[in-house]
Amino acid sequence: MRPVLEAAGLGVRYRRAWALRDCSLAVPAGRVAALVGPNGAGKTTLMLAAVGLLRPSRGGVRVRGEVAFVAQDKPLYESFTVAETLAFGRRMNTRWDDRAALDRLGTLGIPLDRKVGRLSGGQQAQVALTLALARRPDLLVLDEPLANLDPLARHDVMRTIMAEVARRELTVLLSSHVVSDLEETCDWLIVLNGGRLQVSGGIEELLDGHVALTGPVELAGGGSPDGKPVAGGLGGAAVVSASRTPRQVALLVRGAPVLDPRWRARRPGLEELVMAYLRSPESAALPGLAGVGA
Ligand SMILES: Nc1ncnc2c1ncn2[C@@H]1O[C@H](COP(=O)(O)OP(=O)(O)OP(=O)(O)O)[C@@H](O)[C@H]1O
Repeated sequence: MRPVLEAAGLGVRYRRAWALRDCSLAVPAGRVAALVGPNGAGKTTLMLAAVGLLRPSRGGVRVRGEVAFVAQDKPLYESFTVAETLAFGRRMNTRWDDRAALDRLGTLGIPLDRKVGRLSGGQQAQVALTLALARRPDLLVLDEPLANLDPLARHDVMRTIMAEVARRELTVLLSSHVVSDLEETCDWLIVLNGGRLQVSGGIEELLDGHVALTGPVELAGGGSPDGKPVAGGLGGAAVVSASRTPRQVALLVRGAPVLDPRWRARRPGLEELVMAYLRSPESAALPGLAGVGA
């Protein structure tokens, strides 16, 4: 499927420091992509470059179609009522879908005559999201849409996104620190770490392509110079991360290892996969982009 978002060799530098380096990725149409990484990883920088608010220092990024962006601080006019906020959006946008916006706010029980500043954090997040969706974008970019929301509000925001994705073809890129919030909704994963792209791919394919192993410590061998064990019987599969106790070793490996029967193998969870890559900044899994990463 044609990518809606595509970056090639993208690099962004603020004064002397690189916030993003050599980032090449493609998100296919209709995907809901989770952008994860620790503080300062470059997530906001990638989003700002994608929506055209930051000029790349190197390479490029392109979006096919219309893009709507909700920034981290949900910029809404607090002294406007919800109705006035909608009217403003209607005047500013030619593709505006007023009916869908009113339906959504009605379903959520958000009063149109209430000043935005008097709404709860969750309701304000929903208004910001509703305004972005009313513009009928092809790509919706959300910078930490779930930050500061309670679990119920987080669930409601994700449900709103899913309902829109089910209604029409929409590609979503959303950043979050809480991987467990993304598991049900997202089907594409992008991991950034220290300004570098570590992972970009379909979540199911990524989980199918990795194995979590535990086994007796003697299977791990002596250890390589970078601290990872040189694991026995793995048939060339790459060790993404490793941890050991005096008796046991636990590995996350990429590829299909030929196993020594003493290993216990299982499919990893999403959070486990993300954590393994974040712990090993030198590892990369970028399927479909030949020549990039490991
Ligand atoms: N306007 C700026 N001027 C200088 N440096 C900046 C600027 N904005 C961001 N940076 C730096 O660029 C790097 C990436 O920042 P960015 O905000 O993209 O990370 P992030 O992954 O979104 O982080 P967080 O999860 O904390 O929001 C950080 O080291 C940050 O300090």
